[in-house]
Amino acid sequence: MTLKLGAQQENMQHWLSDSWLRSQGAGLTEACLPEEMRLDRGALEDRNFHHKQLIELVENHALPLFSQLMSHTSSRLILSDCEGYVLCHWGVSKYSDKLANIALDVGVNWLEQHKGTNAIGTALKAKQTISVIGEQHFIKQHRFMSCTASPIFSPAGEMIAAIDITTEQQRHTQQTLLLVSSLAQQVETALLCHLPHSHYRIDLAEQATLLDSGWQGIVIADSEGKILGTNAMAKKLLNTPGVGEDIERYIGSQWPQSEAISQHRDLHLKTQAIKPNQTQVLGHKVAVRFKDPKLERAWQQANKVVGKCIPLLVLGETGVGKEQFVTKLHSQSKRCGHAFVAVNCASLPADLVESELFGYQAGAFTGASRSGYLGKIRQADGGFLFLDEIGEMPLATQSRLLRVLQEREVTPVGSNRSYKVDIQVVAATHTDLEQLVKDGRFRQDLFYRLNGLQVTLPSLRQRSDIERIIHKLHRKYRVSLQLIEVSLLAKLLGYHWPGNLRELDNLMQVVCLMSEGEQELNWGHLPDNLQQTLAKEKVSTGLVTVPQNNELASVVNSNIIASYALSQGNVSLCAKHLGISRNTLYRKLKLLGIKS
Ligand SMILES: Nc1ncnc2c1ncn2[C@@H]1O[C@H](COP(=O)(O)OP(=O)(O)OP(=O)(O)O)[C@@H](O)[C@H]1O
Repeated sequence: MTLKLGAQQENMQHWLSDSWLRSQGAGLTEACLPEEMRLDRGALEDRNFHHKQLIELVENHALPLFSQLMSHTSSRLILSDCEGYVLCHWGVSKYSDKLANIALDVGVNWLEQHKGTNAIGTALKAKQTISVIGEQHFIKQHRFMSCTASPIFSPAGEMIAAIDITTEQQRHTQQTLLLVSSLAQQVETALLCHLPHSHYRIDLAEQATLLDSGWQGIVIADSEGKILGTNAMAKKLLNTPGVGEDIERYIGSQWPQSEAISQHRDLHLKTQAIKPNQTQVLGHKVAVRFKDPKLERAWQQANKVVGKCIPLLVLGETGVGKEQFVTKLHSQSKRCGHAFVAVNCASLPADLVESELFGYQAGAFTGASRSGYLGKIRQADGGFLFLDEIGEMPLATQSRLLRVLQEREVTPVGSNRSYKVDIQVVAATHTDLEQLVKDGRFRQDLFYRLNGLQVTLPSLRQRSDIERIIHKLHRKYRVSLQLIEVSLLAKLLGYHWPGNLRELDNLMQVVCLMSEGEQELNWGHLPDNLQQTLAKEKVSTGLVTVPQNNELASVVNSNIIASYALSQGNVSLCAKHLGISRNTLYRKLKLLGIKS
C-alpha cells in the first residue's frame, strides 16, 4: 500500500504549503478559475483506447466497492492518467453542475500547474494518497469539494494513473482516505494478476487470518515458479525478491500446495492457479475481452480468421450484439486504419442493390450521378465489408456478390472495367441460412463462400455474465448513485430476454429515467407492460451475487482492519465509521483473529 497514514498526517502542513507554493509558482491566482487544458474528442478517445484495460480493471475491481460503500453519498469516482488527464468518471453527484463549472470532467487536465492544489494533481506530484479538503484547494472555486486521490503503480513500479473520490466538503470522512487507498491497491493487484504468462498467485502473511485481508503479500509466478511480480507487502516480507528468480528460493518447495507454511520463514502461504481468462496480456490487441466463455471463444476464433482474410459468418438471434461484435473485431484488427463499411442487406432498395454494392459508371442509368459512384465494396477496400442480414439479399445480387468474392474484383454497373479489391468480408444473420439454402432462397455456393468460419453469439439468456451487463448498463444510465433492489435483479435475471441486449439496453435506459433521484431502483420503476411480462416469468433460481465477491470481501476486511487501527481499538467509534452494528464488527474482528 502506498499510504503511510501517520506520516501523512504529520507532514500535512508541509506538503500543503509546498503545493500552494508550486501553484503560485505556476502563475495561478486563488481568486481566478484557471484556463482549462482540455483534450479534443479524438485525443481523449486515443487515451482511453490506450488505457482500455486499466479502465476495465477499475470498473471490475474498484467500482463495485465504490458503488456499495458510497451509494448513499453524493460522490464521484474519477480515474486520471499519470499526466493528469481525467479519463473516466462514475457516479453523478447532486452537485454535478458545480463540477462541470470547474471542469472536473473527462479530457481535462488536473495537474497542479493547471488547477492548483487538488487531490489528483497533488497525489501525482507527491506519489502518495492525498486528501485535499475544502479550503485546502488553492483555487477558491474548488473549495466546495473534498477530494482524495491515490496514485496507481504498474507491476514494474511505474506510476500509471490516479484514482480519486470527490465529495462535497462536509461529507468527507477519514473512511474515504482508506477507501481510495484500498481501491488503488485493488487495481494494482489486478494489474499484477494480469501480467503476461502469470500462472500462480501466492498470497503470504505472517498470520493465517491476514491471508484474505487485503494486506497480504502477493507474488505472481509463471508456470515454472519464476517470479513475474510482487506487491509492496510481498517485497517487504521476502526482502525484495527479484523478477525472474525462483520463488522456491524465498519460500521453500512447499509453495505449490494450496495452503502451506514456508519452512524458510514463518509465513503462511496460499497458492492459487490463475485462470487462463484472467490473464489478459496488457496492451496486446487480441486480449481476453468477454466474461462469457461462449462469447470469448467466438471472439478468439473470429480474431484468428480475420487476420488471415478468411470470410466470417456471424450468427445469433436479433439484438445479441452481432454488429457491435464485428465493429470491435475491426477496431482491433490490422485493418483498423481502413474503412468499416456496413451494408444492411434487408433495407437496400431492390432496384438499387447492385449499384449500391458495386458502384456505377458515370451516367450508367437515368438519375445516376454524373461523377459515378464507387459503391460499398470499393469503399471498403483495405478494410471490412459487413453484410448485415445477408439472408435478405436478392438472389440476382447474390450471384454478383459471389463473383466479387471469388475474383476479388468489382465491375461497376454500366462499366466493363473491373477493379481489384482487398476486403475482409463479414456477414451476419439471425435467420437459418442453411434452411434458406434448402428452400432455394439462398445460393448454396455463396453460402459456402461466406461460411469461412461460422461463429454463433449466445443469446442473453444463455450468457453467464448477464448480471454484470445489468450492472454495467445501470452504471451507464443511472443519474445518481443507486442500487438495484435484489428482488428486481432476481426477476431480471430470470427473464428470457427475446430482444436480447437491445431489449435490456432499452429497458435500463427507461427504468433509470423513471427512478431519477431515488436511492434504489425497484419494481415500481418498471413500465406497466414490463411489470406484467416480468410477473409471468419465473424468478431466477441462481444466487444474486455481487461481482468480484472475493475481492470485495478482502477490501472490506482491509477497511475494517484499518478503521479499527485508526479508532485505536474503540469498537463503537469504528462501527460508527463503518456504518455497521457493534455486534457485526465484533464478529468480523473475531473472524479476522483480531479479537478473541
Ligand atoms: N456489449 C453490449 N452491451 C450492452 N448493450 C449492447 C451490447 N451490444 C449490443 N448492445 C445493444 O444491443 C443493440 C443491438 O446491437 P447490434 O445491432 O450489434 O445487434 P445485432 O445482433 O446486430 O442485431 P440485429 O440482428 O437485429 O441486427 C445495440 O444498439 C445496443 O443497444
